[in-house]
Amino acid sequence: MRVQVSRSSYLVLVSSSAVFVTFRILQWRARSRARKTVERVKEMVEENQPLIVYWDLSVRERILKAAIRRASKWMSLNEDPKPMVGQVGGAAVHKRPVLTLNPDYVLKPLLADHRGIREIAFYESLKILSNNPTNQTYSTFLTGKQKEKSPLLKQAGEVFDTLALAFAISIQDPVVTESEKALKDAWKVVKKEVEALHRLSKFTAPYYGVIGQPGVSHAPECPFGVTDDAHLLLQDLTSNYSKPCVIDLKLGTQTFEPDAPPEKQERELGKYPEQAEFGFRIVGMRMYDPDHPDADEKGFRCFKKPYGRSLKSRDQILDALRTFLCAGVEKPVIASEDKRIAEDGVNNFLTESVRCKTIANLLVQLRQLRRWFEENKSLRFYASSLLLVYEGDTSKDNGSQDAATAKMIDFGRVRRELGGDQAYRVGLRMLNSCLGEILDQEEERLGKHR
Ligand SMILES: Nc1ncnc2c1ncn2[C@@H]1O[C@H](COP(=O)(O)OP(=O)(O)OP(=O)(O)O)[C@@H](O)[C@H]1O
Ligand SMILES: O=P(O)(O)O[C@@H]1[C@H](O)[C@H](O)[C@@H](OP(=O)(O)O)[C@H](OP(=O)(O)O)[C@H]1O
Repeated sequence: MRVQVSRSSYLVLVSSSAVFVTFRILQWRARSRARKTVERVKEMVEENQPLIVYWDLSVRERILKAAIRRASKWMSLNEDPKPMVGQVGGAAVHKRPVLTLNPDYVLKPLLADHRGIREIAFYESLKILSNNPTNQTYSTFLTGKQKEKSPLLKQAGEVFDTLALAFAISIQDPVVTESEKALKDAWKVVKKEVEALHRLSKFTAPYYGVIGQPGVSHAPECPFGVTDDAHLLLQDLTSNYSKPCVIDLKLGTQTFEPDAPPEKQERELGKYPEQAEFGFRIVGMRMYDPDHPDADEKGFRCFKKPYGRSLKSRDQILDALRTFLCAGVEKPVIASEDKRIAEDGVNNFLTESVRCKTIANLLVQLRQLRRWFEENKSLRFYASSLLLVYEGDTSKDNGSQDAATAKMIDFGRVRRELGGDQAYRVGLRMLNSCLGEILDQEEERLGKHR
């Protein structure tokens, strides 16, 4: 009898120990799985990091291959691209110019360093999300993994982990419950970025992939797989214009990344210290002004980098923008076959009214871009440019003479920063106030003509 009791208590002891140990194992497994999952999602959109982990070979190869495939699907270089005639900014115009290709493409030379692969990744992310703006698409883009990634349970592919998590959730294990909540929050951050990138396409040039290099390079001089022959294939933002007037503005109060080496920081700060106050600098501009003594044989005036860096006050910037818009310039009325123009100075009147609409058009687009930047809470654009284009040919009378475009270009240094890009916003505000002021002055002058 005594033996029987002790055997049954022994059995009870053993089975309860087994239950306890199983419970502990399941709990441990569920907790560690839950924590890892949260970490993985958070890592995908980690602050103070570039958009992709380009130092991961598999990530950059996947993205570069996708970009090459994208361009090669429908484009082969049957004709020779030509150096762009109206390029206003860019690293080394004389060495590696931006090229153009019929009917309306530009080929932007990519850098073989991290900036090349980062710019490709940026455009790829916009493209991929423009078709399918979901967390799943973005997560596959960033990590290469295809699994469904929503609640914890769905993420646990293996039977044991699923069991462990189901068990932990059913007993409301505090650590797993907390992780479940953290995971939801992490996915919300991803969702915000997805939405921001999705909406940003509207403010960038259409992108068609990478052209010029047949595949990923493994040569030592191409540490990120991108060669010197690689070019981004983009839509030429000037192609719809008969006399495109273009200004390249480098936006933001700082043009180097926080982890830039001290020499780079010094070089950038020295280029244009006023950038910190104004939030942009004029990199270059080119406008159609055929009557001007400095106009080239095509009727354009061009201003290069030193000009932008010489502008030390708001008034000087205002003047530069006026010059760009050929605004506020009292031109002599040139005798013309057109009586309307020759007799009473209506030529000026026409030009000014056209410019007012152009400026108003630009202001509308800038307002939309400003709204995007107000909502953006995670992306920062170092050393990126805003390209403004308007029609310099005022002879047309079909509305196209008022056309204007404002698009962002140059994305080799996009990264995540908490709070978004306040520095870009400083530049947009300044630009907005300058253009607003020029418009007011022009309208006032126009009123006097009436
Ligand atoms: N999509 C486009 N459509 C028309 N022109 C473009 C386009 N992209 C670039 N350009 C022209 O090329 C110039 C240089 O472009 P971008 O700023 O991208 O080059 P970059 O070499 O990366 O410049 P940075 O030296 O500032 O890094 C612009 O100022 C503009 O004149
Ligand atoms: O914008 P990023 O990505 O920093 O790249 C820089 C950009 O191409 C600048 O146009 C160029 O300076 P300049 O226009 O003054 O020639 C600079 O050269 P630098 O770093 O050697 O000054 C580049 O590194």
